[in-house]
Amino acid sequence: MKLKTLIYIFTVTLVFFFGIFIFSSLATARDAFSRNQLNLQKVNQLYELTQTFQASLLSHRLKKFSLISDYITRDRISNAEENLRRSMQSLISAPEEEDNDDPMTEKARSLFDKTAMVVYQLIRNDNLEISAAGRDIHSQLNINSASYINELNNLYFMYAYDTTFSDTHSYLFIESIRVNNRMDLTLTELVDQIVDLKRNASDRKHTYLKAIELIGVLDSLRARLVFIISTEPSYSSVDITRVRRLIDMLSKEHMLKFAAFLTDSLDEPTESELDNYYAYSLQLRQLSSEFIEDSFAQEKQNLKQKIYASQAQLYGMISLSWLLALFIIMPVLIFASKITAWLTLTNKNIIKLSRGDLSIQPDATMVTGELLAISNAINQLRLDQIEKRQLEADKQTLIDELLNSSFIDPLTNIYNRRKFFNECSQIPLQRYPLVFCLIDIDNFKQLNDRYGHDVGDQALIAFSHTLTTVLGEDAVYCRYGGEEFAIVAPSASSQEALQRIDHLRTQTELLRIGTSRGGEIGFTISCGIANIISYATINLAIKQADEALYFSKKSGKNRVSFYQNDGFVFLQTR
Ligand SMILES: Nc1nc2c(ncn2[C@@H]2O[C@H](COP(=O)(O)OP(=O)(O)OP(=O)(O)O)[C@@H](O)[C@H]2O)c(=O)[nH]1
Repeated sequence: MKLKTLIYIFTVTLVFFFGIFIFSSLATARDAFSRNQLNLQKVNQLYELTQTFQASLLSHRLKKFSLISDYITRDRISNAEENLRRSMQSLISAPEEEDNDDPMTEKARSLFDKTAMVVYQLIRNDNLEISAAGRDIHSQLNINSASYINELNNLYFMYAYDTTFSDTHSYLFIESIRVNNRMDLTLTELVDQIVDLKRNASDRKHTYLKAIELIGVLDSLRARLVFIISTEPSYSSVDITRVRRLIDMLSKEHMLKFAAFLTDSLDEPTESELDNYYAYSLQLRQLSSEFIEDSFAQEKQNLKQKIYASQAQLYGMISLSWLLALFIIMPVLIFASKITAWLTLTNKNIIKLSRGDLSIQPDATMVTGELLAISNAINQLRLDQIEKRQLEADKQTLIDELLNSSFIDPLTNIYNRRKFFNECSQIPLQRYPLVFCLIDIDNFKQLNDRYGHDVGDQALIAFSHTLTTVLGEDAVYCRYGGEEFAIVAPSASSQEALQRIDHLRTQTELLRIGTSRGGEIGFTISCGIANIISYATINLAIKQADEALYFSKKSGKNRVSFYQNDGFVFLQTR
């Protein structure tokens, strides 16, 4: 197995397990987050219920105590009742904001509704008792109030002690609730007993003993508070000062003073003694409430910290999920963009190749073997096309060379006879009449024999060069065969034609050819000219020019003759 494959397998496995880790951590963080939020909601609800419970008993105590003391004014009762209604209102409306399908919320709602109903009944009963009409049936009402308080306590107890509601609360918070619950109930009962002591002279001893028992309950609460603060290290020093004050208020001295007050109450206690007692009970209740406030604040803070922590973990895991997703998606995107770039480039290259444009860009982006093979095949096609073009160019050059050699005389490099006739046939009729001239080098066999064929060849080359130099663009000429040459050229008159060709003859006379022996030789030419009126009559012109040439040879060579119907013409100057 290749190293690359092993790295791929390792990376995919790593990403897979990392994904599982993130997924499970995300689920845990989400659970912790929602659980802590639910806990905060439960704590808030329990706090609301506690407020209602406290406010109900306070209102009851005030009304009850107002029966024996003027210390409790009508305004204080109204304020307490108003406070109770407010806390009850928030208690009833609180669960409505939550999800109705939650069974816990449903249970809490029904419990809160029942609590509200009992509280309303208690208020009504207490109000009747303090009214003028109620005083006549106070004993019966008293029983009803006690039963409502009992029911209210049961409901509160159910909520505070039911694990569905309270298992998430911290030890400190739930204990503060329980101590406060005990404290409120005991103080309420004590108020009831004191009022009874004052108002029901027939059963005072029995009432007194009940009250003494209740003082014992207060004494046990002190021991309980001492235990709570000594076993709860998270309780801050500021809070401890407040709890210590509560513990002081529940000290043995206070309890003894309280017991002495009750003994005094057997013999008609004074109004101020009653008021002192009531002020003491209010102080106890105030400190107990503060204890709850502190533990509630601490509980809330702890839960909020937990919510922040789980939220941070949740966001952290979400960020990691995004990172993982990017880690997976990015290579796919890069690969896809490479494929797109490859497809675009390949498409362009194929279109270019199909149009015969070989300037295609070689592809350097490819990543997979299959696509690389396609790129290579396209590149090979390009190379084949380049080679094919080169071969075609070579072939054309060869054709051109062959074509050239078919109408150029290889020795003298001027037109051959075939090309000469071909060119003549292209001359337009309006350029006629022209002259046709045949030239033959004199004694050429002798020159060959004496100096060799090479020298003869040099003579032919030199003469061809002179032909090209002397004749203008308007003349067509060629090597007619062997040592013979032919010219077709314009001429105003036979005289002018004679002069022009004679000039060629004189220039030839001046030519010098080097021999193998080290010397130089010259040679001459004989020429015959005839008129030509059109290409159709060229054979006649050839025949007549040949006759004129023959005449020149016969007349002594190195001369120019013009064919005339009435005889051959020589150059006048000669
Ligand atoms: N060196 C060389 N000689 C050639 C070539 N073509 C023809 N000849 C020679 O040219 C000579 C022509 O000789 P003749 O036709 O007898 O005429 P002449 O010797 O020129 O005599 P006159 O025409 O009467 O002046 C022959 O000996 C040919 O071999 C060639 O390409 N090179």
